[in-house]
Amino acid sequence: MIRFEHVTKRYADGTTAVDDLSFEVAAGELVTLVGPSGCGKTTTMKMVNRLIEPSAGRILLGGEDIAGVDPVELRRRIGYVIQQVGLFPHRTVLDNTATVPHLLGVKRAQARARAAELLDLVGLDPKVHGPRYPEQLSGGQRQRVGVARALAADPPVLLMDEPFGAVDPVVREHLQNEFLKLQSQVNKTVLFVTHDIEEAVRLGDRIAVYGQGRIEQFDAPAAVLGAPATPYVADFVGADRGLKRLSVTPIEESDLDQPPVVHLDDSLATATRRLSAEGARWAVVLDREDNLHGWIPADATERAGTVREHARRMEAWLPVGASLKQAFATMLQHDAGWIAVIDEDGEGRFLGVLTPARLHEALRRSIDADGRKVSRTEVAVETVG
Ligand SMILES: Nc1ncnc2c1ncn2[C@@H]1O[C@H](COP(=O)(O)OP(=O)(O)OP(=O)(O)O)[C@@H](O)[C@H]1O
Repeated sequence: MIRFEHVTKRYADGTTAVDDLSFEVAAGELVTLVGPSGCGKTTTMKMVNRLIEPSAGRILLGGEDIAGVDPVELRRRIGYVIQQVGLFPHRTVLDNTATVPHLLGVKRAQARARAAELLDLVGLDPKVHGPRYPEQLSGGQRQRVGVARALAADPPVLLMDEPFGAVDPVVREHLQNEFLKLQSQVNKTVLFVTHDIEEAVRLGDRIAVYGQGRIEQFDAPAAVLGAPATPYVADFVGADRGLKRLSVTPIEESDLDQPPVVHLDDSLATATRRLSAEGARWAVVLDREDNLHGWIPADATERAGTVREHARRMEAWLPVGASLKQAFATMLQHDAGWIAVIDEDGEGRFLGVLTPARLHEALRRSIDADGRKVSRTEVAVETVG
């Protein structure tokens, strides 16, 4: 979909920002460009929408050399999201989002209807946030509007330059997760610039690790973490690769323990029987639809009444598919020995609990799987060579 062929960019003052770069991004693939400040990531990105022209080499988009495409026409095919979102301050959020389709000739009412859909898609309520002005939003919400606006013309390609760089780490992780969910629905071809290796690892189908103007390794996240191609890459991804792996390993259903379960309308006598049958000190409490309600400690079940009267609300839970890192952070934050895990679709159906021991097993599983994957790649390369 996007193909760089021996692309070099030399600025007028002699700086070589990008040096003989060749790589390809497949349709629907999300590639993160990661590297230290000044290594040429932004230059690479801006050559794709012709904000910067290469000094040598060529760039193809869907097989077509972009040097022959009118830049304005080219940019209609490419959504662009940057850190300083650049929303129009005197237009509402809804009108900001509708701007591009409207400029492209879509009727105003239709453009606004589409904008409302897009706001919803990025997790903003069009009724609540649509009529506001950009200054009435949080930084994270403004970034979402930036993403919605870039998607408004439904371009096949998205360029994202540190889009979540200006928000705090918690909001950032939230935006990353939402963006991944969104991408699984819209399937754009994405080039995503970041200087944060964790972000690159979490989001990328593949990662391009930049050295000075060149790509040192272009590979799947597990391979970059598990088998850095050069000492430079090893240094850049850092010594705490095991920790980073936590952020790329999702919680799976098979990682979960099944504690005793009681329902809100059960009597405490029923709860006591169930707890003592399993020798457990607490049980998970579900409602009629088997959705997570909370938990009940064993000592509470010695009283009279129903579970409903003594159940405690759950403070810490996560959807299946969240990263082990989130699970670990949640355990620490709530000083919890376990956390409940629910359905990914957000309905709240209870699936099981994750304990520190099971978290450790999941991490081991991920490391072992990577070991196998990496050695398979090495074998394949040897056969080809
Ligand atoms: N217009 C310009 N004229 C001269 N040199 C430039 C120009 N724009 C960028 N550079 C230089 O080119 C190199 C690559 O810059 P680029 O902005 O692509 O890096 P980057 O990896 O995106 O960095 P950062 O993470 O800091 O944004 C840097 O050395 C930069 O100083």
